[in-house]
Amino acid sequence: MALAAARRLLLHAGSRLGRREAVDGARRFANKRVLVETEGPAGVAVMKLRNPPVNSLSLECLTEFTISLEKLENDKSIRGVILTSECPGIFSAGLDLLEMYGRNPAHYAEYWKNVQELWLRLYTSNMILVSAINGASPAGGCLLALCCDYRVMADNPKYTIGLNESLLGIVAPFWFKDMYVNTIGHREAERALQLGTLFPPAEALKVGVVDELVPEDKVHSKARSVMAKWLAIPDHSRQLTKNMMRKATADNLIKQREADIQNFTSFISKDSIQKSLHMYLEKLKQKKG
Ligand SMILES: CC/C=C\C=C\CC(=O)SCCNC(=O)CCNC(=O)[C@H](O)C(C)(C)COP(=O)(O)OP(=O)(O)OC[C@H]1O[C@@H](n2cnc3c(N)ncnc32)[C@H](O)[C@@H]1OP(=O)(O)O
Repeated sequence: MALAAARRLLLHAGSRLGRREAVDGARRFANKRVLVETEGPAGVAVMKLRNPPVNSLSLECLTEFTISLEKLENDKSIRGVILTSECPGIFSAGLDLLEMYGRNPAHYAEYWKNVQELWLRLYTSNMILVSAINGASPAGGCLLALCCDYRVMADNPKYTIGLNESLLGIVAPFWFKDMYVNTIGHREAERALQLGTLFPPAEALKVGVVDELVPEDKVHSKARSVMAKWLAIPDHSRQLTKNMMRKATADNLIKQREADIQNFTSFISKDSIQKSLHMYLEKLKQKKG
């Protein structure tokens, strides 16, 4: 409840709580974890995640992300968004494990509602979304990219992308799975989901998780040129086509949002699942030492 009120406040107060500048026709607004830069004439915004160290999607980050998207949707001069990261070498580490570990059921429910909200907004956006994947993109990071209409990835074998939930001992929800199937087909999705495959760029391209690979320093320029191509299509026909392709998948979640929240909450609260997450977090720590 408190979060919803804060969200309304942020959305409407905009320039009071966020920062807004106008320089040479370029505008920007920034929350703490999401920076949005727009270039007036082109109608394109660049949205940069900046939640160091790994752009994990904490509740605050999800909320700011959703608000920023909502603002852009409401700005009729914006037709396309390039989604990228300001954290070196990381696109997004996905959902924040600390939001799903050691908390109470009310927190899990609130968190999941916000994950759903962001996904629905991104997946059903009328804007053209292009992701410039400039780093690692596991699980929820891959989810963000999959919501986009086109994915450009840096051709750096250190970066991997995929829905790796099963490696954490958790199960990707049906709507993650649906979007994966829509993108790479049933057989590839079935295998990749069970194995929790994190694809290096060349393999990601081969199975269709991403659309194009470019040298790391070309990711942004390529995303811009892809965007220019998509902008040449009339909005109304492109939007209706996108809606036709995605509506059934989005509706599948919309009609069972509450049940999905309850499923998530009871699943993630299980001792065995909390134990798996604990072990995974420990493994991440040990990797350092
Ligand atoms: C019922 C089903 C529901 C859930 C669905 C969930 C979908 C998800 O998105 S779950 C999250 C899955 N994400 C991952 O598996 C990624 C885990 N992270 C990594 O693999 C790596 O951190 C990396 C992204 C490849 C980056 O590696 P590196 O640059 O070497 O950084 P690290 O030293 O590993 O990490 C720095 C710091 O961040 C913490 N961290 C990493 N990922 C997350 C995360 N997703 N959530 C929260 N925190 C994360 C990591 O533990 C480190 O913390 P320290 O305190 O500094 O040790």
